[in-house]
Amino acid sequence: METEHFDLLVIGGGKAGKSLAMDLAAAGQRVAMVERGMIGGTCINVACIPTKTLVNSARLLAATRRAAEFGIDAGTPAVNLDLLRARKEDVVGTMVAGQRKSFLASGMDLVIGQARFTGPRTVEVVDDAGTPRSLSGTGVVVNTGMVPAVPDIPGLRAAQPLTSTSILTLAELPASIVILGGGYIGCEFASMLSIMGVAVTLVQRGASLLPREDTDVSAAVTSALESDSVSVRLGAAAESVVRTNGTVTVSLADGTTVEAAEVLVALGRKPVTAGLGLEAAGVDLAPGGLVAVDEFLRTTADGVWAAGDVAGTPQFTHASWNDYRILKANLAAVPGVALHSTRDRLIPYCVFTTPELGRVGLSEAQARAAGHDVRIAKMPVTAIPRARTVGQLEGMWKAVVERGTDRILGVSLLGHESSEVIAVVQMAMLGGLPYQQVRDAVIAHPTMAEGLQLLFSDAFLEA
Ligand SMILES: Cc1cc2nc3c(=O)[nH]c(=O)nc-3n(C[C@H](O)[C@H](O)[C@H](O)COP(=O)(O)OP(=O)(O)OC[C@H]3O[C@@H](n4cnc5c(N)ncnc54)[C@H](O)[C@@H]3O)c2cc1C
Ligand SMILES: NC(=O)c1ccc[n+]([C@@H]2O[C@H](COP(=O)([O-])OP(=O)(O)OC[C@H]3O[C@@H](n4cnc5c(N)ncnc54)[C@H](O)[C@@H]3O)[C@@H](O)[C@H]2O)c1
Repeated sequence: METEHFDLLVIGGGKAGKSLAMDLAAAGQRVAMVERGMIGGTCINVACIPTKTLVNSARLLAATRRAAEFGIDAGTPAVNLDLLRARKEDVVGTMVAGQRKSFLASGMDLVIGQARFTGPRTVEVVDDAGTPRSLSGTGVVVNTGMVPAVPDIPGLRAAQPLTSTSILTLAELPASIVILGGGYIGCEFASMLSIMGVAVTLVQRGASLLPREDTDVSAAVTSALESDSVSVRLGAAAESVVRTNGTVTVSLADGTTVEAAEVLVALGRKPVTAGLGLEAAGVDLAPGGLVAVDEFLRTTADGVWAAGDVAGTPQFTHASWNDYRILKANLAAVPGVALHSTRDRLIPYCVFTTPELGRVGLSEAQARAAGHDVRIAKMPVTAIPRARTVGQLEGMWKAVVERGTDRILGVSLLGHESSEVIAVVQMAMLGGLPYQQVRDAVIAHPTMAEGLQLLFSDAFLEA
């Protein structure tokens, strides 16, 4: 079989890889992208887009339940799972179709199949027409992502747990579910399923949900979930799982058990590197099966780069997209010009529970651990006029300011529309604005962002 050579060969069409492939192909380079089936990658098919579409429906349901409170007679709302799934599939399907069109319009060679390295910068793939192909690239980018991990907890695999992927195609909502893992996926599914009427038990090994957050922020997330009837079990590692006669029983480290109709495993994700033949390409792995990269996204093999989840980039679509920008600059770099680095990126994130958590920068614990002298601002969402008009009073906002420089080091916003407001703070941080400039800016009333003036005021910022 003759090897076809390309300027750029992308393995896995994730956020970084597909963006780079489209750009360089449209610019006239010879580009091939091998994707094993999910046109558009994880985010569009089985992650951010379908889950946030479902979160939106859950919120609509919650709002409709409260309609009378807002002077609206809306009857008795209920979930219609067929319509819910159809809408989600329509949103996903439209985006996938748009992506396929853009891929082809860019002029790239889109190869549908599973790639495996056979040598330096060379892969083999059997495409969807059954034709074996050998492809090589002057530059190669590995962007194969991650898939749900199902750890070796006794009985877990045999109990056929749902994952964040398989739960998206359920034929009916279970009456009850136990969710293993109180991270992003666990909290988001607990929130939306509980609102949809499923009895949810959320089991978390550590002492708090979302363990990267400050304990007061995690506690506020916990109480928001509990107010939506989620039973939160903290300090309760799942030790074994048994499914009998339609009931799943999970035994916890504290000696208790939880029973439910289904179990969802949300215990992290594992990189897609096994079976990729990386050893044949001279690409070393890092701990946990990630592709080892330096700050410029170079792997250990000359001309081979990696990006996104599989390269250990924080697991967010926007972080992978930033990898694409770095790769684009670095692939075009000429000798003597500094490469773009992943160091010191300010990567915000949002957890789409209801209410949602918007996060940027350092938490209080991270700031103190890094040796910053800090002032803390904390405020209940009830202080914000907009929260009153929309009747969304749950949550709290917290900011970390550096004493002396007045720099905003980080913000955690739990509350209505926090995923939007967080970008406002991010811009202030990127612009190096001291907190007083945010406090004293004229911000439109009544908006949630206006709450920033209050948060940074003497009423809420400690002296
Ligand atoms: C349930 C869930 C919800 C999430 N919600 C959010 C959110 O709201 N916001 C957010 O920012 N992030 C969210 N994330 C994280 C986000 O989805 C990921 O960080 C992001 O999709 C990673 O993109 P990537 O570029 O690493 O590659 P991916 O998009 O994972 O793409 C990798 C691609 O490689 C392909 N592939 C793998 N192996 C091969 C091979 N051998 N040959 C060919 N192709 C191959 C795969 O089919 C896949 O399409 C969520 C994740 C999950 C699971
Ligand atoms: N909104 C978003 O941006 C979003 C949404 C979903 C997922 N994601 C990405 O997906 C990644 C994976 O999410 P995830 O929630 O699967 O993983 P995670 O690592 O965030 O959470 C897993 C949790 O499971 C707990 N755990 C581990 N073993 C346990 C056991 N035996 N019993 C009980 N609890 C146990 C851990 O303490 C941890 O808190 C995240 O890192 C995130 O970056 C992002």
